[in-house]
This record gives sequence, structure tokens and C-alpha cells, in this order.
Amino acid sequence: MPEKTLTIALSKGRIYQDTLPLLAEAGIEPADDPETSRKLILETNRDDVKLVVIRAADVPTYVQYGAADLGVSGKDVLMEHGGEGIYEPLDLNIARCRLMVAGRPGAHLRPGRLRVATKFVQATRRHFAARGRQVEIIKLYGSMELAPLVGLADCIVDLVDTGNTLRANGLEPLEPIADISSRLVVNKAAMKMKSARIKDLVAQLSAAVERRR
Ligand SMILES: Nc1ncnc2c1ncn2[C@@H]1O[C@H](COP(=O)(O)OP(=O)(O)OP(=O)(O)O)[C@@H](O)[C@H]1O
Ligand SMILES: O=P(O)(O)OC[C@H]1O[C@H](OP(=O)(O)OP(=O)(O)O)[C@H](O)[C@@H]1O
Repeated sequence: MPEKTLTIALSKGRIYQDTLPLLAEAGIEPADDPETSRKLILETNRDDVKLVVIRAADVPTYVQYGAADLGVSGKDVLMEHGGEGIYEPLDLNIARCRLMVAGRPGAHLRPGRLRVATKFVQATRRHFAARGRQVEIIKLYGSMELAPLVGLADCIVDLVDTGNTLRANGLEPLEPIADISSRLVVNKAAMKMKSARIKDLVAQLSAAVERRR
């Protein structure tokens, strides 16, 4: 992207839907709707701001390498990425949920090595290591709630909001791991090179977040 452009990476779905009103309060409005358009680079009402719409798990990678100057990413995704090359200046207080160990009642109390299915491998490893608990982690890419029902795992580590998905599958939350919300992330080099515009945007988004508290 040209030096004068600010590129913001977002994922479709709840992050886009929840970020859109915050961007609007900062004076940024996309020209296309990514939920219907097949375009991956969206122009906005501002010549110097573009949005790129990518998979949620890819946002930190685009920002780390400077392919996007800024991004919006769930804390769960940032915990898996590790945060290299990225600043995290603002909690946007959107897409709030909790990362939990879940399973059938008492499943986590079973003696011996637990089998845990999750897409959050790093957070899971850290959680159980901190408790001195031996686990075998089975990497999945979604629908983790199925794993204990078909004998693939004893427990899962997944995001929980209302708890409806767990309940619908006869599972319950067992241990909390972390409170999750989406964060504004900034490429470290861009923070220096495009400092004034990024600081302005962070301040405008921060004011928008505060107005909603
Ligand atoms: N049920 C939920 N309630 C609130 N926030 C959630 C919930 N599920 C996920 N999130 C948050 O929203 C972020 C994006 O989730 P979303 O479901 O839109 O994408 P994804 O399924 O992780 O990614 P993709 O669809 O690209 O595979 C997650 O990283 C998490 O921070
Ligand atoms: O506690 P609840 O309110 O039921 O929310 C929890 C569910 O939300 C997320 O899935 P999502 O709806 O994003 O589906 P996906 O990850 O399969 O896209 C998460 O992976 C849980 O399955």
C-alpha cells in the first residue's frame, strides 16, 4: 500500500459488525459491504484509509508484517499469535466473551493425562502447564463442543458467551482461562512512520469506546 494510505485489517462477521459503528464515529465509512462484496480491499469515504477483510486468525499476521498498519483482533487470537511486531494500544470492548475449559460435569477432575480439544493451542498449553497438569492437546478448527460427545477428548477449551452452545450439547463451563474482547492492534514500524495519523485514530476510537461504557 502507498505510504500515505492507512490500511486497517478486519474480519467479517461480529468483529466487522461491531467495529463499523466505532469507525463511523472516527469518520471512516467503507464504500462497500464486505458481507456482500467479493472485494478484499475496501475503499472508504477517506482517500487515505482502506480496509482489508481477512480471516480473523490472519489479522495479527497482516499487522505484524506491515501489510496492514492497524487491525482489530480478538484477544484469543492475539494470545495464539504471541504479539510479535505488534502494539495493542486499545481495548475496543467489543466481541466480549470468555475463554473457558468446558466439558461434561467434572470432566476436568479425571485423574491422569487429560485429552483437550481446542483451536487455542497456546493458551491451553499455558493454562494446564501453570497448574502442573499433563494434557494431550488435540488441535481442531471449530465445533469443539462435538469432541467430548464422540469420545475425541475429555474436555475442550473454547469461547463462551451466553453458554447456549455448551448447554445445547450437554456441556458446562469448568474453569475460566481469560476474559476476551477485541483489541486495536498496530504495526510497530507504522506506529513510528505514520505516528500522527495513527495516534489521531487511536484517540478517536478511544473516545468512541468511552462514550459506550
Ligand atoms: N460467541 C461469541 N460472543 C462474543 N465474541 C465472540 C464469540 N465467539 C467469538 N468471539 C470473538 O470474536 C472473534 C471473531 O470470531 P468469529 O466467530 O467472527 O470468527 P472465527 O470463527 O474465529 O474466524 P473465522 O470465521 O474466520 O474462522 C473471536 O476471535 C473472539 O474474540
Ligand atoms: O456461549 P455462546 O453464546 O453459545 O457462544 C459460544 C460459541 O460462539 C463461538 O462460535 P461462533 O458462534 O462464532 O461460531 P464459529 O466459531 O463456528 O464461527 C464459540 O466457538 C462457541 O461455539
